[in-house]
Amino acid sequence: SVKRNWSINDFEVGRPLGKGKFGRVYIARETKTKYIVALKVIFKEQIEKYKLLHQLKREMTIQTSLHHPHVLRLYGWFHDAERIFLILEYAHGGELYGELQRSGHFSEQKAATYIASLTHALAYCHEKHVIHRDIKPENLLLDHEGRLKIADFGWSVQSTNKRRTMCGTLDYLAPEMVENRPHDYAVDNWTLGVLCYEFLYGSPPFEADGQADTFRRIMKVDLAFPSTPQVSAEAKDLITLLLVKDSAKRLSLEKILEHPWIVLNADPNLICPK
Ligand SMILES: COc1ccc(/C=N/Nc2[nH]nc(C)c2C(=O)Nc2cccc(NC(C)=O)c2)cc1
Repeated sequence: SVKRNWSINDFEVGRPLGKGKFGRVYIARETKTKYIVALKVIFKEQIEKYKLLHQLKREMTIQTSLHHPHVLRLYGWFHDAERIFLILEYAHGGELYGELQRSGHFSEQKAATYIASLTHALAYCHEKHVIHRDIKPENLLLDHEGRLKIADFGWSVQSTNKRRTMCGTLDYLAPEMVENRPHDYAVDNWTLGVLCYEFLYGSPPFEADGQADTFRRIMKVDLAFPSTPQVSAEAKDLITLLLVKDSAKRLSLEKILEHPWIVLNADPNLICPK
């Protein structure tokens, strides 16, 4: 049975996993069940200062209601005078971003497995009328089996090691988002194309020095495939079918799962061993 009134005394708090603008994430163990969780601490004064309480509540309501193997669980939350504590699923592998940085780029099998996992997770989110889960490598975690978890909670947590400035990167935003036009579910299909490109080449397709240049490249869909690393024609075909300016013409989530590149390369159990 899901307990309602948690408090800090229910947990033995361990090492910090990372820290961010709004607080830190710690590994923790629930004392009775010895269950390992990630405890995200958000300082109320930070929330008040940036007037983000409404967004935090919305994100928490959404995250609590999502139960899917590729969406990180929010088990519950509690607060004290100055902090809000989120009890989150612990993913042992940490950020996918770290793995992408270390390896440079993923194999087609690994990339296809991650894209298939994300597609299943997004199809589930869309069924629950949840869109734009702000998926970028920083918001993707891996569990102990190498299973991908969308951990975007809106509060991107900066880990201790060096990071690109995440706040403000336009790299993952669809044209309609960048132009602040009404966006629909199809923004997530665009982002899948951006991520697929980044998994295979190691950097996002519209990367540029300044935000203005990234903006221009996105609006033009200025997509080019480098000659190295070697990437299959099927992979490029899927990316091209997703990075389409007209949101109505982007490949649907169902069609992504039937695409030859996914069928040929994704692990049937959606697990990527180390
Ligand atoms: C620094 O090396 C690390 C290796 C693995 C982890 C695992 N984190 N696992 C998590 N499970 N549920 C949540 C929420 C998290 C989490 O927020 N992790 C996190 C937070 C901030 C930075 C990082 N950094 C990395 C490298 O994973 C991970 C965290 C840090």
